[in-house]
Amino acid sequence: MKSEVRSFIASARSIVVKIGSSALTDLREGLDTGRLDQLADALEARMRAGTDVIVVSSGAVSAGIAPLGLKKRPTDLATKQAAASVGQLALAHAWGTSFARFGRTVGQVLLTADDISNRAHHANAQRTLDRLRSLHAVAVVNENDTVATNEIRFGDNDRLAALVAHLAGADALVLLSDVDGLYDGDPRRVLAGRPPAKPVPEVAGPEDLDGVIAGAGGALGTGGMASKLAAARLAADSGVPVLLAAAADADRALSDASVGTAFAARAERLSARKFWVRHAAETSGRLMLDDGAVQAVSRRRSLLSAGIVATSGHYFDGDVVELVDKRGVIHARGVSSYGADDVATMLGHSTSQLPAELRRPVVHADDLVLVH
Ligand SMILES: Nc1ncnc2c1ncn2[C@@H]1O[C@H](COP(=O)(O)OP(=O)(O)O)[C@@H](O)[C@H]1O
Ligand SMILES: N[C@@H](CCC(=O)OP(=O)(O)O)C(=O)O
Repeated sequence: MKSEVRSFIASARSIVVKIGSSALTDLREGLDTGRLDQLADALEARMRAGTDVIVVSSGAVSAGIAPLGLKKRPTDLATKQAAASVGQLALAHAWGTSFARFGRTVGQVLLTADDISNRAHHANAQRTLDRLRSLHAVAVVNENDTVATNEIRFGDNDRLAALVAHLAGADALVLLSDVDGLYDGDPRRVLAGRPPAKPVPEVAGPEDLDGVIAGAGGALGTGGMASKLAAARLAADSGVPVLLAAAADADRALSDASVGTAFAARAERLSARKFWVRHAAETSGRLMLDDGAVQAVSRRRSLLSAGIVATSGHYFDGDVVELVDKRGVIHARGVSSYGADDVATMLGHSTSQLPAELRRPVVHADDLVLVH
């Protein structure tokens, strides 16, 4: 019998599907358009069944390797960016050509980490994805590799896909790779004296990951299984179930979700705003709380100025700050209702001692998420 999580993913109204470089490209041949067509077939079938689909497609860097006459995936930033600029063009063109077989239009959406962490950019990206969907076009998302430097990268497209799933309010995330699911060790590396790696069909919680060794990826992938696991947990811990499967099994993964590893959602879904506060926003300041305020915040109460003993950093109203105890341990993140200059004048004051314009909670309970 199919598990609840697989049934949920199979019938989800909106999904994000991430496809890894290793599934789309070959070191010598470049882009594998046959595989890409097979994926577009499965994606189109799911869309025709009534599901909204956003594609996160890796492969720009690896699709640029062969045309530039390089022998292996570059490691230095400049060559990676040059390869991505060549490869992204080929990648977008290939997706466009493939979906054109069904009369389906493709929109390319290239994002930087700042587009997710900055509230205004975040809203712009959200609006574009939304409108593409309402126009029945399929968004093909990738990191904007030519401008992303090491310091400001998402890190890998598995994480980008988990963030996009939340940004777009998707019900489920599907990660398609060259491996047919999670194993308790890298199935490609058979170690002497150790039994072959065993598949892990379902992950209900962290206990199912005990003893699992998530290793590096292949010659074309970036983050390997470790980044897939981190992204799956990021999504599942904030309410979005995940299916990790082989791109070669895309038709089954996208029709009945009967293949690969399914990760159950472990919590109520965080609102898009709380998800942003918790995972996406950059913090620009810190508020140090007394013990009573730490307790109140832990019980998800609004933070009042009376419980704040110090403020640091330069932040404005609407920016995200960390809430720390006197030892500097972070307990929560939240949106500050005031800028740093105002908060500095409010420290330790009870609401009744403050002028009327400073009497709102410094962080409202609705804008506060606990950090475990
Ligand atoms: N525990 C594991 N289970 C499954 N695959 C693993 C594991 N540890 C490492 N891997 C490797 O991770 C690879 C997938 O990662 P990667 O090459 O980055 O893919 P992609 O390009 O799809 O992002 C697989 O080919 C596999 O060899
Ligand atoms: N943005 C990069 C992909 C980075 C990445 O995470 O790749 P992968 O591990 O194959 O999903 C590219 O298009 O080459």
